[in-house]
Amino acid sequence: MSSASSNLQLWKEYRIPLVCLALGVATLSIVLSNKNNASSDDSNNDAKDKKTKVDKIVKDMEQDLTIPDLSQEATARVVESATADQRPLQHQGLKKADFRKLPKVIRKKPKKKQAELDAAPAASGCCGGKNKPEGDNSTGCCGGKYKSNDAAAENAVVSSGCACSSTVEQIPAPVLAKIDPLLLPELIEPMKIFFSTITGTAKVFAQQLAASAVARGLPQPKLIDIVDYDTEDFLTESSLSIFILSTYNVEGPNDWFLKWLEDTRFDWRVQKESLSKLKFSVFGLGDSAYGEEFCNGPRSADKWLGQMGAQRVWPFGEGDKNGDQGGAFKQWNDALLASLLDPNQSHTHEAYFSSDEEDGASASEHDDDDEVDEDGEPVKKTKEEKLGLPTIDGGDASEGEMVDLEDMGNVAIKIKQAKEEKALDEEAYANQNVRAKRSVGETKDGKALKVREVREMVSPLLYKSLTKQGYKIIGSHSGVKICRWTKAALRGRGFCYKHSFYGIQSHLCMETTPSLACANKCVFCWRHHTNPVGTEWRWKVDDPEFILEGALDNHYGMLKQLKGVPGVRADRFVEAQQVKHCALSLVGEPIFYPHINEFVKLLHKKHISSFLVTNAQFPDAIANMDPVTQLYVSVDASTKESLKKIDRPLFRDFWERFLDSLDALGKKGQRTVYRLTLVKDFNTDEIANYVELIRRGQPDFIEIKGVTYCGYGGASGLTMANVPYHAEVVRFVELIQEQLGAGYEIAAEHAHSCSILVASTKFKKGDKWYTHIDYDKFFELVESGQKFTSLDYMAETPEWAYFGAPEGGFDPEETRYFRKTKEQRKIERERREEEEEQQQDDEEEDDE
Ligand SMILES: Cc1cc2nc3c(=O)[nH]c(=O)nc-3n(C[C@H](O)[C@H](O)[C@H](O)COP(=O)(O)O)c2cc1C
Ligand code: SF4
Repeated sequence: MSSASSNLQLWKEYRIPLVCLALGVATLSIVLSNKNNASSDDSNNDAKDKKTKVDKIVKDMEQDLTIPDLSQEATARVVESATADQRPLQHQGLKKADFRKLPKVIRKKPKKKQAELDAAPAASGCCGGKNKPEGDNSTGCCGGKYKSNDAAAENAVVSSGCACSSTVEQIPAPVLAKIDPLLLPELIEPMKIFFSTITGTAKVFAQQLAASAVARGLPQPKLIDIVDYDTEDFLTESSLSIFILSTYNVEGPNDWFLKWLEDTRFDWRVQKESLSKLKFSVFGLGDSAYGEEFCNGPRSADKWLGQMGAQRVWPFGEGDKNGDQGGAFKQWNDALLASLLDPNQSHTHEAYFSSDEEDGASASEHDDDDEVDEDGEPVKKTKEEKLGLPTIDGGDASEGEMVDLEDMGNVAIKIKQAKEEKALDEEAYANQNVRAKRSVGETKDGKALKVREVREMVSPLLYKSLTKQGYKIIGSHSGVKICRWTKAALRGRGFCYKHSFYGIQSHLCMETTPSLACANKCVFCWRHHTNPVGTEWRWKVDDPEFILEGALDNHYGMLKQLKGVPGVRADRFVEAQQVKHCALSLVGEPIFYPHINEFVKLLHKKHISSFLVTNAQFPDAIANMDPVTQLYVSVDASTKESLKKIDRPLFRDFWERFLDSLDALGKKGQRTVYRLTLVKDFNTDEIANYVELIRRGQPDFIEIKGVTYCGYGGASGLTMANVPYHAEVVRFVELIQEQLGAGYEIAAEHAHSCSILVASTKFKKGDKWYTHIDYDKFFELVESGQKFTSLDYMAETPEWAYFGAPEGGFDPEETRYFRKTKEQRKIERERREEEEEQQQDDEEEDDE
């Protein structure tokens, strides 16, 4: 770049402060010379002149319809609701601090020429037609041209609206009686609440903010999903805009908005202060389990908005999914509204009143400043202060902010420094995508991460939520729950699919997990996302013996409560007092628990079989796992994209981890199972990819079941429409089997729970299937310490469990119980009522 053009560029960028600087110097010299020559008469005259000047400015201001780009009606309401003493008549005589307390609408200087103002339709300051001189027969509003100098008369007219002509729109009476007239003019217009969400929380928060704004007398805010808003419109957006944004490290609804903000901030074609009209505040929703990535998107949005000149009306707030997110939001919501409605709240005024017109500063970011004042509060610097330039205060030159001519020599140097900083900033932006990955344990600048305090996994809030859902919490990270099939089995009403496939009787089975946390947020997770998540264990670790004892105690305790339930069979109840199987699949990721091998060993010692389900994100843990009775991996999708969509994993390299887990499973030489949960429209296509994954891990069995609907609601976006019919599951399984060819066949089914078992033909001898387990043999093998395989402890499958058998996998020894329909319940109720009436009639007859 030539030096002439770089000078021109410098001039373009800093012409405003420089011009202001020059004006300041000129004003200063006038003030000084006046001071020297003044006589007492002169000072009286000066005072009069000043009063007249002030009156004129105030009138001009009142007529200025451009302030602050409000609708005509809203401007009128602000002026109307301001009382005479709230109008800063002594504008120029006020101290800077006092001046800043005034509402912007009143203190701002007129921008338009008088002629333009005259032409503008009057919304305030109208003479009401009273002052029109003879000869002016115009019927339109005079636009305040003939307004009286008598403030009282003027106010009377102003408050009644324009009366010049019937053609002029009548201004409705103020409806915002509750609102202090000093409040932000923006609040008179509806605020906009932008939200971004996947699982619905941000939207609920946005609705809450809207409701509390209305409850405080503000106009109904507009709720806008960020994906529906044209980001370019932010460049002209002037309404108070509140952003409630959730954080996603996967493709999410914020992506476009954040990209636009970031790009715009560094786009040299866009003015640096391009969002100066926007007044905003951001609340971020995230989950602290994401460590450094906690709320990073919303935080960046807050920063970039500020850096582009938008004015922050309330500081950034954040709500942690892993803590009291709702409580944090409520606190922020209340404080925001209280601050907006209270003109004495310093923060609001700081952000709101530091208008670029009066003191050369905008409320844009000063994020590099860490200076603090005597009270320890961060000092916000203006652009000029940052550059070490003298500031120009349009309101008050007596605050000691004199222009030091020597500083002018530093201007060029400071500007150069600023340019260099900007260049570095831009370079960092350009390089961000090619930046080397940080190694674990380092911050962005390569510094060692602070050692985190070891916390308990189950926070009090989570404890409350889980216990409400029927879990018993053991220690600080484990849980146990009685499943519905255990209850059904106690009443002789059938067993779960594990009975048909592997010979487990549900009343002998305990469902537990030593880790309530996992590294996914699956759409079908029945914990409704109250679970803690993490990619590494960062919680306190409980002892395996303590967990097992706690799980058994709680399990037996819950069984005890079922003793009196009608239909519970005494024999089953007694049998249930000795747990024989443990399903390590309740919730979370059992393999995540650092002492999982010891835990399983303890189970086997008690002759309790182990069915461990992992979600295929910890391949090393799979490789290191000692033999369990049956090792499962959940295969929730067959492509990277659909796995991301359905499991919503925390790990960025989730797909590699997934494939590595399947490989690790293939090498185990144990009894292994793939578990496929079909969610219609999510993972039911791509059959060929499933086949490929099966070939990769060579599992002994593939369990395929339709997702169970358990009221996912807004949290996952799943509805009953995503639950496949049994026939659809069958069709899917047939297609898989067809493509797999020899080596696998459909072995068994449990139609009741829409589950089908595809088994390796290793488990078929002649016509007979051997998918069941010889449990005693299994414990024998474990105790022998010898290597063994899944074929060493297989047992024959009963024919009623075969695929296509008329029993559909329901043990014929059990009583099939069909839930009563509404209609059946109605008939029964009516019959009972009839019987009661009949009985009453009989008794009455007896009495007679
Ligand atoms: C797939 C997925 C990825 C997430 N990524 C992050 C993240 O990177 N940082 C973070 O703080 N929170 C993250 N979260 C947590 C969400 O931001 C948090 O649960 C939030 O409350 C969700 O809000 P919503 O219900 O409005 O979508 C993630 C959640 C999911 C399901
Ligand atoms: S892996 Fe299991 S516990 Fe974890 S989110 Fe998925 S379904 Fe829920």
